[in-house]
Amino acid sequence: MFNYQPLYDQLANSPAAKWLETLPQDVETALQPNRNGHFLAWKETVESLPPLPPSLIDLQQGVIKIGSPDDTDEITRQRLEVGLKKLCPWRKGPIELFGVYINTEWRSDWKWQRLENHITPLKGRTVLDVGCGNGYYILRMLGNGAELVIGIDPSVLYVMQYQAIKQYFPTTRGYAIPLGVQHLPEKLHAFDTVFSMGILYHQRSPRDHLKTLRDTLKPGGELVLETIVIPEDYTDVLIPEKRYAKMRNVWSIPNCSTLESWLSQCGFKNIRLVDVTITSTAEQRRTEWINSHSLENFLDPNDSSKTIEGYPAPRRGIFIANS
Ligand SMILES: Nc1ncnc2c1ncn2[C@@H]1O[C@H](C[S@+](CC[C@H]([NH3+])C(=O)[O-])CC(=O)[O-])[C@@H](O)[C@H]1O
Repeated sequence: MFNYQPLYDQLANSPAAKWLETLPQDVETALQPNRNGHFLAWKETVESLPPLPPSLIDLQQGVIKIGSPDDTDEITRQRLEVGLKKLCPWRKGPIELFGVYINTEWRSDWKWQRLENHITPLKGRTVLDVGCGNGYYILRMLGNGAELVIGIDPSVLYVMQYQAIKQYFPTTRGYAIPLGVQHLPEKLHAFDTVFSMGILYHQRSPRDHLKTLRDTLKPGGELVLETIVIPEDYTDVLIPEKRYAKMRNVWSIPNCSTLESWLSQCGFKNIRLVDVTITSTAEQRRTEWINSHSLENFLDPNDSSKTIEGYPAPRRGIFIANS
């Protein structure tokens, strides 16, 4: 199911060749079935999805569409839907496969809309997406013309979801790899654009994360950083006592000025804050494609401007900067 050989071949002749010293072994370790009790069930699910040739592939609109409803019959479509539902939760989308609309927890297209006019167009660029999830943005990046997109995410389920989509869309230009940011070799200096979206607040040392991103970019390359921020007048950096919006492992949430200083201290130049948007319960919500609570349950039921712990409710900033 996972065939990373074409990627390894491409990397061998690229500035990222050094990554090959560790990458294949790290991937093999991450994909050992006994590392996750669900691994074999997920793998079997992906492999038993009905084989269908898509008559259309649209990676440029908000809803990613692969295959049309006319490419299959009703029974096969139901089989596809049942199989895809076994891979819940589907968090990032929306994605439509042969008429099966995966109504994901997030309207990820809204975030893309907020950033796409601010980034350097991806045509011909080599891109890294740190924390790629199920690869919704990998596909949007390919739709934007990227030459090669490598997504990394330690969640094997999310990487499997990408494989489920990719088996209807064989491409040698987009990969999701089951590894975390900590698996990147030092000072790779190999990517034209690096995205880090929804990751920074999970990092124990946010500045080390920013330095890693800088050192992964080619000199002059572009960082697209999206993360939760707090209002300027709240404090410089919120260190949640226990949880933030019920999330564990949220170490720190800066305000925008603090984050801008961190970027500058870490060697980024030309730093621009291009958007700040409060996350609404229309953008992140429970659907039949996730099996858990969503934003509505993480906010104070009497005051949606606060999290259930009493902190400012999530708002997200997007910074663009150059290495
Ligand atoms: N060490 C790590 N290294 C890389 N990824 C990690 C790590 N730990 C967790 N993740 C992954 O980071 C992702 C965070 S979600 C953002 C997804 C997308 N970027 C988005 O912008 O919607 C948060 C959000 O919903 O904003 C998850 O897929 C984790 O598995």
